Amino acid sequence: MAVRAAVAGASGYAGGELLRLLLTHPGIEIGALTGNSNAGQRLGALQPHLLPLADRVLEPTTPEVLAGHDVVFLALPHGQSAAVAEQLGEEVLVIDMGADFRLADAADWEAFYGSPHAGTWPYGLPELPGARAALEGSKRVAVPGCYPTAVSLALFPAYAAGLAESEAVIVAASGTSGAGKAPKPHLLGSEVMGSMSPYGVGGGHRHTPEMIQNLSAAAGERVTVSFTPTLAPMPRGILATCTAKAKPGVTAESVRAAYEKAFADEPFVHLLPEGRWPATASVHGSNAVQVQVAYDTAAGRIIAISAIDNLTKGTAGGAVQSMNLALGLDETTGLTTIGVAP
Ligand SMILES: NC(=O)C1=CN([C@@H]2O[C@H](COP(=O)(O)OP(=O)(O)OC[C@H]3O[C@@H](n4cnc5c(N)ncnc54)[C@H](OP(=O)(O)O)[C@@H]3O)[C@@H](O)[C@H]2O)C=CC1
Ligand SMILES: CC(=O)N[C@@H](CCC(=O)OP(=O)(O)O)C(=O)O
Repeated sequence: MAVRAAVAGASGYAGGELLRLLLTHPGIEIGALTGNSNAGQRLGALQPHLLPLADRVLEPTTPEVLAGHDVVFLALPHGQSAAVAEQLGEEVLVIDMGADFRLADAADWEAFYGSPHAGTWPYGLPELPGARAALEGSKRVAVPGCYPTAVSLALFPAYAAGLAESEAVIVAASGTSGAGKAPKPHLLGSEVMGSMSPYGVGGGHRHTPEMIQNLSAAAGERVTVSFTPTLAPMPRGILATCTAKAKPGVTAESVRAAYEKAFADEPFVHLLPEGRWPATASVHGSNAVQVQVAYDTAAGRIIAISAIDNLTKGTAGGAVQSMNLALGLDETTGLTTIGVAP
């Protein structure tokens, strides 16, 4: 029998990408679709690429509308998920694509999000050590942020293998859909086209504590992170360039071996052949992650680079991957590693 799934935030970018994936997922029947300011609108007017759902009308995001489903996805702004989630039964699988339940440390949450901490759910990045066991059969999943997905997958093998010192420096470029669909002056086409610009510089980006959480868990000690995000003139994609000083005795061979071991059985993470480098265009619309690693002997640093589609592996694809694990389905069901090019 098909699993019935509701999507709250169906008018947004994350909700739209999720629906694109759920439409071809063989085990899912799409139930209620909700919005906020767009409640009452036809989905076809807001997400014209989702043709089979064009005549569906968005309902308001209320417990009554979301009741009666096996799975509820919350693709809502930060701070909106917790209140909705607490009105859903414990037997329902709730997958939060926002940030509300990602962080374990309440002080970190309050410092970066400025509101009371709602709690911590199993973290939906199955490739991290120990993550799959926590997701299998779970009724709650916190989908990671898009930058932490790219960065954690690029660097955790170096930390898990004890190869890197506990200070990471990360510069990552994101496409504009990462900022959501709500209009913002700095995202006007004329501001973004033909230009790249940094933002959240100096340790203030809210994804910093999430990266620290993931890398510290892999390292078994606290890892500090200097993270600089940049906005790139493209609709989708993240390219994360991550470096860390190598520990004494590390060689190019030991670095390569650690990454080969970490990703040998991963269905979505592709460690590229030596000499080839990740590109956002190669993962457009797919749940694949491209990773490459090098050892800069002159600088004594490990350089790990990853590319993801922020809307697919970075949110909606990651959500479906974790849903599959939570429901006991094959982890890859309804997901593709085949991109769209050029
Ligand atoms: N974009 C991305 O790359 C990623 C996004 N995410 C997360 O996914 C979530 C959604 O992001 P995204 O889709 O980009 O954002 P959008 O701004 O594109 O969409 C937001 C959605 O939430 C709805 N909404 C807004 N306010 C409320 C409210 N008060 N109550 C209920 N619903 C509300 C909107 O409805 P309406 O349009 O009807 O007003 C819309 O459907 C966020 O938490 C984001 O952090 C995570 C990883 C990556
Ligand atoms: C380009 C851009 O603005 N990106 C967003 C990241 C969005 C994201 O995926 O993160 P959350 O799920 O935590 O919102 C930002 O930097 O805030």
